Amino acid sequence: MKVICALLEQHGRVLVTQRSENMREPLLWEFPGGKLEAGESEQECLVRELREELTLSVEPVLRLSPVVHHSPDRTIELIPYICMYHGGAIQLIEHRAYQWAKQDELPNYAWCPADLPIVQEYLALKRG
Ligand SMILES: Nc1nc2c([nH]c(=O)n2[C@@H]2O[C@H](COP(=O)(O)OP(=O)(O)OP(=O)(O)O)[C@@H](O)[C@H]2O)c(=O)[nH]1
Repeated sequence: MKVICALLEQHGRVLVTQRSENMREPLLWEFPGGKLEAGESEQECLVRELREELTLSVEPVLRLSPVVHHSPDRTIELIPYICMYHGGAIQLIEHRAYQWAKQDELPNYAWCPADLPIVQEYLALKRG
């Protein structure tokens, strides 16, 4: 299963979202996004998911390294894109909370395990 997620940048910060109590991996933090559906591109998936989940308009600009993560019941391939903000105000349709995080704060979140390598790659890229 492929899951596409957005590292949405604005004013030097990155959007992070907290999963709800009733979701899988409750209360952990993630980058917003979701499952790739048949017939859509990775970029189309991201644009759709951010509109559906947060009512935001975004543009994917840079694909980072995919992460393959195994858990007992499934394997996901998590594919991150750095995205630019294009409009809209955040409404939490599915998530419990969101924050615009500074880069230095990113290591402090309780992340979904699959996201940890993405946080590391992003920080390395930005500090590079
Ligand atoms: N959107 C997103 N999903 C992630 C991230 N990291 C990670 O492990 N995931 C997992 O990838 C899946 C994303 O699919 P989704 O968000 O559309 O699915 P969902 O909550 O309905 O979950 P489910 O149908 O698998 O129970 C979730 O099960 C979630 O646990 C991430 O950074 N962003």
